[in-house]
Amino acid sequence: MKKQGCEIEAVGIDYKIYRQKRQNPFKIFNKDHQEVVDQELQQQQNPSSKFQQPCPGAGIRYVLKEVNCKAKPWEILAIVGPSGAGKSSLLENLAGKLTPQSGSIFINQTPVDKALFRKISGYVTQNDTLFPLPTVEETLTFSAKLRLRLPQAQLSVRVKSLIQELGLEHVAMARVGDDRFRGISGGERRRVSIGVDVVHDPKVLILDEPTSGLDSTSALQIIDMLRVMAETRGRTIILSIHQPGFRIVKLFSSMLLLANGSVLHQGTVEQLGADLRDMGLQLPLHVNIVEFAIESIEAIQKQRKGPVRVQELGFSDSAPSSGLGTGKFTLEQLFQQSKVVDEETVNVGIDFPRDFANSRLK
Ligand SMILES: Nc1ncnc2c1ncn2[C@@H]1O[C@H](COP(=O)(O)OP(=O)(O)OP(=O)(O)O)[C@@H](O)[C@H]1O
Repeated sequence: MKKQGCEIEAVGIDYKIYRQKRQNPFKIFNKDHQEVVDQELQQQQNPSSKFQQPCPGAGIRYVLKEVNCKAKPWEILAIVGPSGAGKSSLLENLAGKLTPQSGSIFINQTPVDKALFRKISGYVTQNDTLFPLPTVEETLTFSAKLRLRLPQAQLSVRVKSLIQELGLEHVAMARVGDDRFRGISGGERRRVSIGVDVVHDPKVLILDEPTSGLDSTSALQIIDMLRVMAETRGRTIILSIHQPGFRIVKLFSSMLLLANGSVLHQGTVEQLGADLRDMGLQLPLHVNIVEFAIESIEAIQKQRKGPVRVQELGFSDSAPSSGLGTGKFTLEQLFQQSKVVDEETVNVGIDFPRDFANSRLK
């Protein structure tokens, strides 16, 4: 019988940031500078006056909007989407490093206890933060000493088995290195970073862009290693990835497609392809469906000159409203928009990217 793992479920996660008033960096050269200083002083002395004069650039921005997702044990959930979609923010919310303003996170159907969750989870950041001079074995032993209260003999058994699990036996005695001091390869260094955070054998492993900066073969090896970790130890693995290659996509159990903080799809890659086809989109043969979806979103955003308009993707500079402003923005609506963009382009002659996968301009 399979041992019980951790099912993580996020329901209705909203994460907002508060933008501050943008200051003019050259205001000291402005002849009205004194006037501005006087106004600020007046506002400080009488804070209620702030509400009468709202700052033009200030407001709320929804980084995540009504996000629902589920990650199961023994599986890898990949969070994909264009740059700025909110992938890292979602991982940080799931890991308890950020607190959502609304929504809930459940572990095995029970509201999350952050302190307990920290003990049973590992969080691997995007950038490796390893010391360059210790060897791989020394680095993992150091982490094991910090996280596990075990006698020396058991510690070294744990480190040896971890080195084997990470496929690092051949470099166990090599120095880690960094940009200035040549050590192990980038892919091996990433494995060490993962090892540092799985030394305590967490049930849940959250990784922010574990393949960034790696060549496609090293990236594939890392994801394959994570798949083995999920399948052999019943771990729940949640990772973000910017543009996964075709072979990598096949290793994911399910995928969450994010765009501008809203979920466009959660399910298998095959389901994403089927959904796109159901919408009447003709997918080119042998296309990487995830790349196709991400490139399409990026093309729409580019065409719309920066992030898709706030009303369209459910972002709001104020409190959420109904309709499109509620964050319910489906892939269908998104691709509907792509068709509108095409037609506008033909009519007005704006330079629309011809390499956009669904472009009729080809
Ligand atoms: N604390 C913050 N201050 C200002 N902006 C923020 C903050 N946190 C998130 N954002 C903005 O929210 C959006 C989502 O950020 P996030 O880092 O989660 O995106 P991402 O999908 O991980 O991007 P990338 O793939 O480029 O790492 C971005 O536009 C980012 O600038």
